[in-house]
Amino acid sequence: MLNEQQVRELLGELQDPFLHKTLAETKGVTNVSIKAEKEHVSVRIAIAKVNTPEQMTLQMKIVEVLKENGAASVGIRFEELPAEVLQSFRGQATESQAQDILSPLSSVQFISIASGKGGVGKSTVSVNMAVALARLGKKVGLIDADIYGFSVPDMMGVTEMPVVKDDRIYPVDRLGVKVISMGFFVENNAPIVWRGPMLGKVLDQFFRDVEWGELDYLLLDLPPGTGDVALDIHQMLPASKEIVVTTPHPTAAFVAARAGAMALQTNHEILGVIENMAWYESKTGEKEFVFGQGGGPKLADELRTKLLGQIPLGQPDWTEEDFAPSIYADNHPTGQIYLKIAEEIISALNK
Ligand SMILES: Nc1ncnc2c1ncn2[C@@H]1O[C@H](COP(=O)(O)OP(=O)(O)OP(=O)(O)O)[C@@H](O)[C@H]1O
Repeated sequence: MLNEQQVRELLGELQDPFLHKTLAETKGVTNVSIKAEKEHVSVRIAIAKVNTPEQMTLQMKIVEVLKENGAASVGIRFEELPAEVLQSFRGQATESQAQDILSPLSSVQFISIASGKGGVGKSTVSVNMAVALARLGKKVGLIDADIYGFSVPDMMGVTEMPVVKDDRIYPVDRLGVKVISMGFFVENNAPIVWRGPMLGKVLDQFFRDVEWGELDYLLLDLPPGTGDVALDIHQMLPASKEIVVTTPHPTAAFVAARAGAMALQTNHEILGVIENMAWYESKTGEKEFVFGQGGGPKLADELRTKLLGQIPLGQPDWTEEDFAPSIYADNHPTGQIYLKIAEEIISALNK
């Protein structure tokens, strides 16, 4: 019967399917236990990405190798390699691995923006956050996945369409942000009855077929709500950090808490809460709390996260030459709030 050393040597020669390094090199065989009397070997294996077809293939190989060498039965548990180990392999990634945003070797950070219900300003926050991160020198992409209203192109004043060439989609560059919207691919703003799996497929295509180039952050403006579509999307998204947007009314925050709970259930870490439409500032500088007060801090508390910022009611000033109806200039007080939030995000994510 095999002993632990032999099991480690045999499995050490197999490759991590994503890193293309042997499990010996990645220290991916994290545990071996043997029940000699039953000729049973159980192993714990750490790889770059779990629950994938590649994991299934590796699983079959492990069983085959161990059975060929005398095990009667094999038990396998997979886990993800620790983030710092993955990080250490990132520097050795080939260009194509680094540019494949779904590869565990990609250093793109996904940030999804969610809300409990529609109309709270999730898209407005998404476009301004994307522009603020770009203003701070980051390479930013934005996917408008809000199927109930593809508002991102209009909000940013996008007038071009993405170019499709040789089956690759080239996103539109606007205010330093690479933008892709479902709206680009829908004729005449026609309403579509989207279902989660179908939307999932389109999103997957955006991840794989769009030439994003080098990115630091990819922001996703998610569909609002906590229904089936939102759940499906959460399940198919790569691990992301999530920002939950709410209005200040405590009832709105209660609904938004459900969106936060959904993020956590589907393994997306919550980065923080943004309270939008927090107050109206009169000409004399007085704040009127038109939509109530306290929702943002309450929600942050409930989700055990931070209140990243509060955005007042208002409209950006835009000119005909640079028409981006929902984007605040960087020297506008609200533009400054977005820059502060962006700085906080950069320091929280350490990149
Ligand atoms: N701070 C604000 N002050 C004034 N108007 C705002 C503010 N934030 C958003 N709005 C306006 O509220 C409306 C809804 O905003 P937005 O489309 O961003 O919400 P949403 O949550 O993305 O909605 P949905 O998901 O239903 O598309 C828009 O007309 C937008 O211009």
